[in-house]
Amino acid sequence: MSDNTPVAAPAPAFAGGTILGYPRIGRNRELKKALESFWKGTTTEADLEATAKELRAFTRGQMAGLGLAKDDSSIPSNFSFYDHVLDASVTFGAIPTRFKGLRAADGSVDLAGYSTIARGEGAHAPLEMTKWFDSNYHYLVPEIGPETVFALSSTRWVDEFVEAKDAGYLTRPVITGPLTYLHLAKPSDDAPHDFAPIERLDDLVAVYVELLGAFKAAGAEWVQIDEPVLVADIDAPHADLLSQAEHVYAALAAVEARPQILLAAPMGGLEDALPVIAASGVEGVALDLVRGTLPTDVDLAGLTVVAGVVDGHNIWRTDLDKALVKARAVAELGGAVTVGTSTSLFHVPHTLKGEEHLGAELLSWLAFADEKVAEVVTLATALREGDDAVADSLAEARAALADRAAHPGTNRADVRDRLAAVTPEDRDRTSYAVRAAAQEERFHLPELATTTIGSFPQTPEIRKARAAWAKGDLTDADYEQAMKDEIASVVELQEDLGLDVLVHGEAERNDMVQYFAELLDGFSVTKNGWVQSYGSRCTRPSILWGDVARPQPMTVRWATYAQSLSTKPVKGMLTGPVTILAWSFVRDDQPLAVTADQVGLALRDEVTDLEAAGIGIIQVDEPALRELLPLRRRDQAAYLEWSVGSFRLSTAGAKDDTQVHTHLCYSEFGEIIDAIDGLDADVTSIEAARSRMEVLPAIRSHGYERQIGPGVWDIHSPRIPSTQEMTELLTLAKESISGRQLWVNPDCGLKTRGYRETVASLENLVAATKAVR
Ligand SMILES: Nc1nc2c(c(=O)[nH]1)N[C@@H](CNc1ccc(C(=O)N[C@@H](CCC(=O)N[C@@H](CCC(=O)N[C@@H](CCC(=O)O)C(=O)O)C(=O)O)C(=O)O)cc1)CN2
Ligand code: MET
Ligand SMILES: [Zn+2]
Repeated sequence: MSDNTPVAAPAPAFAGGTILGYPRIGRNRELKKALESFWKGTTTEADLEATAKELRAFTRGQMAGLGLAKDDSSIPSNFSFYDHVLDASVTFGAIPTRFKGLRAADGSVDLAGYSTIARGEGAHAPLEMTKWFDSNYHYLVPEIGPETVFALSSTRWVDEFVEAKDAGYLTRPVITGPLTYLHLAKPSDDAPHDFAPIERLDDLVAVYVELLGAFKAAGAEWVQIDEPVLVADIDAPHADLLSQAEHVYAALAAVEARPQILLAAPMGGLEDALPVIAASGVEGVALDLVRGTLPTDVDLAGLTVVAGVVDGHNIWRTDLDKALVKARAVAELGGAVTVGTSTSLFHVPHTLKGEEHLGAELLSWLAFADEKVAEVVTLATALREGDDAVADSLAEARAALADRAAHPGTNRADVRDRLAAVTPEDRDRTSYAVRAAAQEERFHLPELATTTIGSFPQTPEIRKARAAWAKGDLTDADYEQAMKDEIASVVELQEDLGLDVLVHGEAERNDMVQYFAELLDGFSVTKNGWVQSYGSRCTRPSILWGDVARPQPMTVRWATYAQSLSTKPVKGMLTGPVTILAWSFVRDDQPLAVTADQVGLALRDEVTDLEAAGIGIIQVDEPALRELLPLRRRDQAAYLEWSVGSFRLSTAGAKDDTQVHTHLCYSEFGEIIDAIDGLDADVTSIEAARSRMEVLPAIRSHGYERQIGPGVWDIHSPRIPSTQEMTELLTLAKESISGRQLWVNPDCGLKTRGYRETVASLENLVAATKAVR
């Protein structure tokens, strides 16, 4: 039987299997804690370095312990203190001129300077932060102009390789590729308006050439260059991207003294870029065969091909049989095939160990990073030695998959029947003009109404109380009281500040998705399943494994308590269906559209209950609407159709005089402006401060008629924006949007901020509003 016999091709590199990257934050969030104490000043730079070093040592030991080979470059070396794209900027010396003072004579920056570039401080506005492709990870956007001087400016990547080598591990350094780096960059402030960062490709490639030489000199045999941009349709013409790829990889392949190159293309299929890469002279290619379809009609002879059949971006146990079929099909294309993950594993938590509370059944359906490494090793063994060599593992995986498919919670008649009865009218409200009049009559809000996005600071006291409650050290009643006290103080603060529309502050929410997941049927949550979202900030994505239903109201008692304390309107606060999906690990056994509508119906009931309890303004956050936009243009229309539809299903039950708000973070929504329009929310708040309102002219030219609140305070930075700064932003906003349509608010919720910055910044925000009114 040909499909059960070992592949008789030349042996691939990483024959025992490999992964494209491992989580960086630490099993117990060691890196998060070390960074935050360094920023607070309670530990030193040396302490931070020492923790990072220990973490790297533990990580490579862990990967070897799980079966990856120590001596053949199978173990990736992919540590980062904050973000891998920032690391590339720092390594290439591509630091905007405003940070010049932070650099030493040799161009390097220390960890304090690195942190300032990432987070901002004083007069230094940080780099902009945005989503890494369609994931909940954020990278720091490089700012590149004609003036950027590319020069190898950090030895960290090489030093980390040497550190591992000295410890007995021949690792494979992982770096972001030049195409991805430049296409993700934005033009610097100093650049002429028609400049595009990709124009600097040859200058940047010169530094990659030098870097390859440095890796070679240090003894590296392989380096992994990540080019996810090759699986996405980007603004630049596709033909240009292909010719850039051809050009760059020919240039890198031509370098004489260099490690072998594994070009990795996570997050989707390479499609017509694959022949270009295959012919470029690189030695290896890593394919995402979870998202991407199997390539055909391409000659991969002479290449090591890492068949990415273990999903690096989701947590379901791999269907090993299907994975082997895919890997063997790729082998037909002539390359030397080994097995890997589809993406880096930094999208998933470290380990299922410690998650026994999930129950043996659910646990048996799952694989986190460590379990995925083991799956990769099993699959690679099957490829080398035949299926019999891993028969037990294959049988175990089959049994778990069958159990999952048969579980009653994945197919509930009540949920399915209700969804089947949904009609198109269930997704429609009356016209905006009618609603706007009813709402004006009800609320009489001033022009440039001020509000916040929902959360107030999650203080250590709040988190301690919740941790104590979870442990059983605080009773339900005491916890309830502690949260009510917090809500009362947040309401009072907003009254004092003079804000027009108040919020309850979300103190009771550990996270805006996890909170709902804990209250809805069909979800489970982890105790320690942390995943890095940006820098030191982590989330525990919930596991959406079954059909979704709402056993009881989720937010009503907190919202009505807050409303009872003020005569001003208090916004009810919900998280929308798309965002609940995007920030959870979602079942992969039915279309996302179906799952989204199930969540939409649960939220629709919550909206009805909030209204009945007297809440007149309800915000349904959809910050992840842009995030899930498919990377290939051909898939985008269908996505926007179902995502917008599920939001409308959740909100369209609202009465005319109920004001529906939504909130979206991140600024590149020029491209989804039709969808934002389609949400049909009465008021939409968006992130706009870091990008200085750059999205507003597009909104204006679109003829957007509803109300909009472009953020005037970048809450991702600890900086306090001045009244003058916010006045300028508001004045800029008024050039595009009429005062009647304009709201004043921060970019996003305040949960990551402290009270000192919050109070000072909101005072300035109110002062700026008065100045502009
Ligand atoms: N899921 C999600 N994705 C998102 C966002 C978001 O809000 N949620 N916002 C955007 C930006 N990303 C963000 C991601 C995380 C955080 C964030 O604040 N994370 C917190 C954790 C939030 C949380 O889960 N808190 C829990 C647990 C907190 C905790 O660490 N507790 C201690 C114990 C408490 C103590 O004694 O201090 C522990 O477990 O060790 C709670 O409050 O209950 C952090 O990293 O610090 C913010 C923004 C985009 N993506
Ligand atoms: C990431 S969007 C956050 C919205 C949420 N209502 C908050 O204020 O935190
Ligand atoms: Zn937000």
